Amino acid sequence: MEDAVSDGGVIGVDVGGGGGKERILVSVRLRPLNEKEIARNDLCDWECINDTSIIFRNSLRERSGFPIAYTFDRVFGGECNSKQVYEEAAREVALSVVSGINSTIFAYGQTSSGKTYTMTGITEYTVVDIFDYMQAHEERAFVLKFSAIEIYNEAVKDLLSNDNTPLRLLDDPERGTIVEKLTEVTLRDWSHLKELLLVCAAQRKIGETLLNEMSSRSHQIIKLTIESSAREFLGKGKSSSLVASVNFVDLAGSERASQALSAGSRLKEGCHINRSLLTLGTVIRKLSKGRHGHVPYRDSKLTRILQPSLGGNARTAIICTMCPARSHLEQSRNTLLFASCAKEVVTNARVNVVMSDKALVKHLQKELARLESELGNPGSASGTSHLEALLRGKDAQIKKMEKEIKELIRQRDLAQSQLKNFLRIAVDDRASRQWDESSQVSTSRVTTSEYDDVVSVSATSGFPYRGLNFGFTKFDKSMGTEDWNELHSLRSGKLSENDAFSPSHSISSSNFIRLIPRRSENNTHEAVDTVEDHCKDVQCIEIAESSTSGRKELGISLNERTESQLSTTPNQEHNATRPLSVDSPAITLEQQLQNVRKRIDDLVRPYHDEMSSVSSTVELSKSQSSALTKSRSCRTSMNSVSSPWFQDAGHTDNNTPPNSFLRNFPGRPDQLQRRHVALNCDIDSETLLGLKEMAQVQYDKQCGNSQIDNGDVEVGGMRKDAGVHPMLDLPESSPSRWPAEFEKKQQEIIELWHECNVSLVHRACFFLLFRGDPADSFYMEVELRRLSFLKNTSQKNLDKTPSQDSLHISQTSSSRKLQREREMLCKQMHKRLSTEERRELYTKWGIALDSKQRKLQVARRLWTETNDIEHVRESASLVAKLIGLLKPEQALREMFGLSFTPQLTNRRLFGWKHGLTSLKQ
Ligand SMILES: Nc1ncnc2c1ncn2[C@@H]1O[C@H](COP(=O)(O)OP(=O)(O)OP(=O)(O)O)[C@@H](O)[C@H]1O
Repeated sequence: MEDAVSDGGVIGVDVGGGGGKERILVSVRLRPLNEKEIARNDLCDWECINDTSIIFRNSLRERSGFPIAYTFDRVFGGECNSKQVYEEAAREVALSVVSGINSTIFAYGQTSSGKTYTMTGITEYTVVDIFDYMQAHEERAFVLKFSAIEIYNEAVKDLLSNDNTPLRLLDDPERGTIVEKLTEVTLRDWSHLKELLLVCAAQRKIGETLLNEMSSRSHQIIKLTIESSAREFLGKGKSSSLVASVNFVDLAGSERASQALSAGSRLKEGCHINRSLLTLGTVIRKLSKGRHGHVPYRDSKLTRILQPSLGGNARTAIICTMCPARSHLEQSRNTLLFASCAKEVVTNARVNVVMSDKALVKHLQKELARLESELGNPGSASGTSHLEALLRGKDAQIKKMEKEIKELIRQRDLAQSQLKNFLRIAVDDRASRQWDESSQVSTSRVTTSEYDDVVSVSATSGFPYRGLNFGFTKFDKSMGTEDWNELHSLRSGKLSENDAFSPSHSISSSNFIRLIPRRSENNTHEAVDTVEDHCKDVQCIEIAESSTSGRKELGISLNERTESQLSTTPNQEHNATRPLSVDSPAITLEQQLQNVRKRIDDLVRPYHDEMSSVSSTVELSKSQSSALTKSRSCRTSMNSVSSPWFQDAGHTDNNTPPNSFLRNFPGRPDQLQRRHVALNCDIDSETLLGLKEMAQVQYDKQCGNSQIDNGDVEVGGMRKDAGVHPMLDLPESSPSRWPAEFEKKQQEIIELWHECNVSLVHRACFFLLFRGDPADSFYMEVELRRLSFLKNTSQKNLDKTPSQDSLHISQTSSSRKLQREREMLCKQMHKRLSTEERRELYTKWGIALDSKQRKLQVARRLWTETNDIEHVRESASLVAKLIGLLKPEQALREMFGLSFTPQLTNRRLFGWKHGLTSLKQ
């Protein structure tokens, strides 16, 4: 039956009795091993056992936790050619277009799995069939139009135009998302098509990666639109025609930066590719669950353009391409996971009929009459009563929501008034102290007239802090008009040119900025205020007197929790910005940390004993350490590539894990703190920024808002490499999926350890401690993110200029450290293993008993085969034995985690808005 009129002159007509609802046709194509894979003896892990099933054949399968067999509409082994794939997996869907039904054929899969190879064949075979159909139906007149776009780094480009300007997407209320100013060419014949395909291939962004010499770096969508109408009615004003499009989508391949060894622009492309595929995965996953809630089509250009093909008015076939090699196991599983979800997605294709105005009017009149009769006839008014019930339900819902809104408003007002009262009390109290202290300073200033005025301001934002005006009123008494004007300009963030501003914007902690105006000698007053009267992120403004310059600084703490700590300390050192939150909950927290550290000390002491010789050369004195805590150079050094803390224990450089992890890390041994100056430093701005970005990404994801600003390319793009796969959305993981997730995460962590040159001792402790208990998920996630962050930071640093690079720890230095650790473990073998045990070890590890440096050979092999879980397990046990960690389960889990106790203080101090909260979840 005909459906409602949708597009002005175009109406959608339901296909058959089933209303055109059908599942996406999903097939899998396994390509043969390529030459490179054969050369490195890569094994083929997958086999198509019949036309619809593919199985995973591997000795590890019992432990994998993943399904072994997968079933799809069709599976194709390496021996199948593209023609066969076209005929069985795409033909029927693609040719719907000649009957007025939109269709889309996708190729999805990891890089180098054969998407372009497959789609090239399918596009050509489809067009051949379309031409055949046109020839066989001479009674109809056909118009065939061709257009092609690529989506490269989230910009849409016309592949038939030399103009590189990105095309805009427009939201047409009738036609949906359309690409503005897209070239559309009317196809003449087969050779014309070949010509156009060549133009597209030449224009498309291709780049070389380790996995594919001709890797497509963009998503390509070729669109053929076919309009047909009966010749006999042509020009008679009453014809109706069919119009539909078929899209051939060759997606860029998902890739792991580590596997594709991409860097620079390749890496940036990879990030964009992964990001849009992530959105595609999310859309498919949500649709597979039955269209509940928000489907984030608009989060990427790809999904926006393809919205009709993803659960809309189109028939869709997806061909998932796979590399059979063991080295691509992870990616292949992800592809199969995507394919499994896609199987569940239902589309609703309709025949698109374009009607002449006359026919359209007739159709509408008919439809109107039908509706009127339905409304007017009580007998057939089942629909009406249904509508009434629906209306009643909605009314009740509205009333309920109104009530809820009222209650929420009441609660908000109450909270606001409580906050106001609290602030007023705090400000009154503080202001009176400030007045006392400031008066003293002011008096001394007036009498001596030898100090420059110094004003400390915080350039952060927050809520208005009315109480500060109180302080001003006091100062007013001794201020002249000029002073007042100057103060006023300070308050509004403007500073007059006459203010010889010292360029020393000292940046302390995260957001604190102190601006120091030097005023003329004859000025006898002080002006103190904060810019914009904001207090949320203001941490401390101190009163200090520099012994060298004879300058006195005056400041006010606006931290509402810390007013009791306010004091005038005229002799305080100029640089020593003094955090005032001494009585914060951090004290009790610190005590808890001490206890935990003690336990960890006991556990790692044997290791420290061994390592002390290595590390003694680098031990820093406490004074150095504390000086660096405040110095800018220290903070700069903290921008260095991070390495895990256990590795830090034995090494010299200022390698620093993401600092917030360490700052919050409750179980860090004292020795480690002392040895590693960076651990004591305040969080550096770059790391903070990175963490904020990570937290923001996570927060956005949890809010269902995965739209990421283009500026966040690396972070957003790196999410995939940070272990969050499109199809594995962490917050939704269920206990039943945990074993599989655990294995996956464990494998990712093992790989990242390897890539980041993480300490073997750290790896061993972690591996032996977290063995798949559901409670481990938190630690696994933290470790995964931390490592991904390290890796990304290290990658970012590689892209930097040499001068910047010198501030960071190079890959070489971290691998040198690892080398030293191996040497240390080698020495331990002599002490900890008997001759017999050593002999057994050599035999087990395939080391000839008469070869030289056997112990070193073993040490060098430890943790090298990241894909072999047995090897990993043996490495972990051996390392644990060598460092005397006989009962790893006694190690504290907290050693590897974050302290996520809600800490309002932290949020305020570092200006985190909601990121931290989201990370806690
Ligand atoms: N089924 C197959 N049989 C033989 N060779 C194949 C097959 N599939 C792919 N290949 C070859 O593998 C290589 C990579 O294929 P292709 O470029 O199509 O991969 P891709 O998935 O499009 O990669 P990317 O995402 O990086 O663009 C090509 O040289 C191609 O000829």
